[in-house]
Amino acid sequence: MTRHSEATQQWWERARHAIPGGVNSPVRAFGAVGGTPVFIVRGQGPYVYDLEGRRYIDLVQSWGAVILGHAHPAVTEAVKRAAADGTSFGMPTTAEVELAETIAGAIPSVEMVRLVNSGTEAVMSAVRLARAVTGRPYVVKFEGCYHGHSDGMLVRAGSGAAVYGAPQGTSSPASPGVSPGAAGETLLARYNHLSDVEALFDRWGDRIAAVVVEPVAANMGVVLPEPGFLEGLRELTRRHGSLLIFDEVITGFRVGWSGAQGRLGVTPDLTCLGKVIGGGLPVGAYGGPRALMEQVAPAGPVYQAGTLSGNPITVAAGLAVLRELARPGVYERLEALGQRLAEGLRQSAREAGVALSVVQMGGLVGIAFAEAAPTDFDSARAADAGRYARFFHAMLERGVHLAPAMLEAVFVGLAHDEAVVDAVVEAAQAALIESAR
Ligand SMILES: Cc1ncc(COP(=O)(O)O)c(C=O)c1O
Ligand SMILES: NCC(=O)CCC(=O)O
Repeated sequence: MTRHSEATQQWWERARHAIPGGVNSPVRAFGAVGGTPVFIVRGQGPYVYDLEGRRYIDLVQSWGAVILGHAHPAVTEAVKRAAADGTSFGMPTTAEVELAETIAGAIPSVEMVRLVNSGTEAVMSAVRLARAVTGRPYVVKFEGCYHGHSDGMLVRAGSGAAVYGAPQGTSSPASPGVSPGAAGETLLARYNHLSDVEALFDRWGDRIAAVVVEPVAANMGVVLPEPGFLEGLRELTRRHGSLLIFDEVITGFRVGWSGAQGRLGVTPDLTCLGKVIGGGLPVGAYGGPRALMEQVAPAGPVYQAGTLSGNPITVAAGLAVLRELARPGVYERLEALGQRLAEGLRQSAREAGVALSVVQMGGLVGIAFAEAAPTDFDSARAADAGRYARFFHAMLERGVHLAPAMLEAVFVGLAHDEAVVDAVVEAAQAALIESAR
């Protein structure tokens, strides 16, 4: 395990004294892999640098938020300019309109967009809208999907909730403090098991407001939707008068310019976004057809608000990112880099004689120490967590920073050029052999 300097140890002690668990989001702790996190002082392109001057190739990318890499000049410039003109007004700005128009132009199912401050808010608000327009209470959610930490979504949730949350029974929430009422209105199904959803609709069809799903699941490692799964959800929701909500907080502008929905050809009613569209500043968004979105206040009665929503610095950064992503060939390049990493990791695992499943879509890569690619939460959790922990540390020692838990995605971005991807693969060759011991 990486040994830290005195300075890092001291900061970690101070962190744990001042902040619960030392971190401002549980996934940053090393609880699942052991050891203590490094403190980051700066990032540049594909790299982050820690307090001790060590450089790491960053495959966390602020959990998928910084697709252009760190401190991209276009983003830095946009942020500086915006900040110089004032940090927040609580009054309309033209840039907000441009960002909304850009998002609507990219994602065909989205005609109108409301900006919020996090993915959590985006999903929470979309669910409220779905309940409002259908007049129904229940929401179907999939085990192992993570949709932020709003009460109703913290049931059988993936990501950090699966590591640091309370043990989650069939419908018991991932956290004390979630009201039984909120948890009880969330109906659970297994990812890729359409028959679970059919059974829920058979029983509760006229009470289900919405089905919310990550169209490519990326909070239980990465689990691809099997052919027919998303199409089946579309058909069932339509038949029963429920809304289909795609949570594209991770996949949006990452697996393609039109998100997973554009790439996979399934059109939801509402779409949630976050991460990439804020360029690394706090952001979320939800959008859909005009008829639905005009139910949101002040156009309609469904209340949702935010002091800092559409923040000018966030919006400037988001626009700068989307301008870069709109350039011709960008997603082809991201796909090629993702494929190069995935293929390199597969090859390294074969050579090391290690059972490693690797899946990839655009700049989203998933690894699991398992014979076959996981298809749902149970198979994702059955992967070898001990081996992941050893691999994680072996990679960290070689200067590659993965997410400190196996139920997370590997993020590759446009700053990870061929040489950087090859350096990751080279580190993995040695780390896979070492972690197999
Ligand atoms: C798919 C998905 N939805 C929602 C969220 C919540 O977003 P945020 O952390 O910005 O609240 C996340 C990640 O955190 C996510 O991965
Ligand atoms: N895949 C997990 C996340 O994106 C969550 C990040 C966080 O909660 O800090």
